[in-house]
Amino acid sequence: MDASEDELAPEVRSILAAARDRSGGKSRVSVDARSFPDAVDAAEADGRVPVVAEVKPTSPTTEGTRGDDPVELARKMVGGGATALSVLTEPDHFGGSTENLRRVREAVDVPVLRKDFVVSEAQLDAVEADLVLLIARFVGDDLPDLLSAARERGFQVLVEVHDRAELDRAVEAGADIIGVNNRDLAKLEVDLETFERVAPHVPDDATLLAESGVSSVEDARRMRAAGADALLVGTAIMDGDVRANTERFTTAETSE
Ligand SMILES: O=C(O)c1ccccc1NCC(=O)[C@H](O)[C@H](O)COP(=O)(O)O
Repeated sequence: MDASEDELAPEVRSILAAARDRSGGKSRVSVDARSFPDAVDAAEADGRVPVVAEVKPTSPTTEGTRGDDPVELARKMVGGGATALSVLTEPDHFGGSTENLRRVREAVDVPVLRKDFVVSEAQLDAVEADLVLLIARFVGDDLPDLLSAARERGFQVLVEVHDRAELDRAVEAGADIIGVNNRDLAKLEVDLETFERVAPHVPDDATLLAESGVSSVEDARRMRAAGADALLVGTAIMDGDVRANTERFTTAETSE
């Protein structure tokens, strides 16, 4: 572990250690991806707030596990107007699986993000998805190579950052779909000001997501006012009536 990893919350160090131990896929995948930027544009044209709704059975900051069939949850999210879905595939801390993602992607026609902590090229081959996540802090100097390796397989890549320095690395590596995560990796606290600080520096032609901590219609409007093209929402959608919760966010700019 390098010195900067000492600053990570114990849960995050545990996630990272498990990620480094995880094997990859057996053979190289080749994906025919559904376009995420096109889906965002279509939602905007339709008057919906573009929302990436997350199938998130549990997490280090959530109590208990939601054991519903992920395909049922996914259908409810799409029914509520979700532009895309995010499916956790991390098994040890988030209750996810590659099988959940495979089944969800087969059942819906919106783009599906693989939400995991990929740290090696072989791990890209674990399952097909329309987008994969690369977390700038976790992949470090490997970001340009992993970005290329993912694109060679047909994936679109969401590069996640937490601050300006990580954003600069993402842009330099050629990222065109960028997420600013409001949850800091040291204390796991969420602060929507994180997005507000970083968003003005994101190039205009990138598709920009606000991730984590969007828990109300007011939060959604705030992130959109700060420049978010799309919102990634997990906990606030998973907690209760999934379809109604999704609809609350997708209609955030047209409801009272
Ligand atoms: O969600 C967690 O508890 C968590 C803890 C440690 C590292 C990452 C974590 N979450 C990953 C995510 O990015 C979120 O699942 C996603 O942005 C949705 O966040 P939210 O809407 O706040 O559930």
